[in-house]
Amino acid sequence: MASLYAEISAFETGTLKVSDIHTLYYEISGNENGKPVVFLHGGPGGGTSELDRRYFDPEVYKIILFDQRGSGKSTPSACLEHNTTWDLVEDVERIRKHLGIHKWVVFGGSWGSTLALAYAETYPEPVKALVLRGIFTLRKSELVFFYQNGTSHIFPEAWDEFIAPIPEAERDDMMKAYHSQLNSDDDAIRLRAARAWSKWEMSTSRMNLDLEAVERAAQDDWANAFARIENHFFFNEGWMRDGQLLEKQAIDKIRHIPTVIVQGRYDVICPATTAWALKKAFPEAEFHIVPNAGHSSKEDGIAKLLVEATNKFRHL
Ligand SMILES: CNCC(=O)c1nnc(C(C)(C)C)o1
Repeated sequence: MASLYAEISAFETGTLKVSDIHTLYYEISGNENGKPVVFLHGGPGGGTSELDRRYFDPEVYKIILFDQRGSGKSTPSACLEHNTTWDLVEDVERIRKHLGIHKWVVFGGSWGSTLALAYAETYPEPVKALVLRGIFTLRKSELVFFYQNGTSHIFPEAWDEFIAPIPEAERDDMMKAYHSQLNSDDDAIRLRAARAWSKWEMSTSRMNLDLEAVERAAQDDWANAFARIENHFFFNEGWMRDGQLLEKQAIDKIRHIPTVIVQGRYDVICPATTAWALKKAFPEAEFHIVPNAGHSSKEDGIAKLLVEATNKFRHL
């Protein structure tokens, strides 16, 4: 990832209580008086990392990262109550207002692109630009491809590990079967399912296996939050109509916003079909398919185009 900016530390961290249950962790790095940008992490449930600061020129941008409900350092960890797409959309606005930001660039990949679209379509006014990677809109077809019959044909050996915790009689509905185990009162059942769910995604996120990501999937606390929150959102279909984020009435609210879409050709978690559907609905958006990349923002070709996109918007 030669394209990324150097490692930097946050100059401010804080917490924001957003409901009776949830308190969010946030951090700010880069230029204190710079152009605000908010980073929306994936999963949902994935949380942020120090690497996420490095897609932005720290001389130019005031870089805001926050961990969404139940994710990362936000508390309570892995909590599913009051945790929906629309709660998170409101949280993005809560963070913006709490930090006294008028307008900002919004950057999100995978689930982060889902949340970025839902946020911008709900609150277009504060959004100066959108940088979207590995487009995911939580349509049924997208979930079936990754969790039932699609990626399984490309990564058959990892798929066998993914289905291993699920009794054969329940494998015709993997989302439902995992929902049962990820909400089990039996810690052993829940954590085995969380590790298997997380390893499935981390084993398929790059063209070449990302061993760091796979090891992360084995960390119980991270895997528990990532798996439980992802499955919770997907089992409930994001509390959206199928295809809602791509509807004309929704896209028309954001077509004036400068937008860059970056998509890996061989992304098997969020296949290019959704990025292409977004481009066809939103022709003004700049659109890049990276020929030798999968899903991860860490893929060289994807990281390079993401940094070019944030530099493109540095003058806004
Ligand atoms: C649809 N879920 C994929 C997603 O949002 C995602 N993929 N990788 C991540 C992390 C980098 C946060 C682990 O999130």
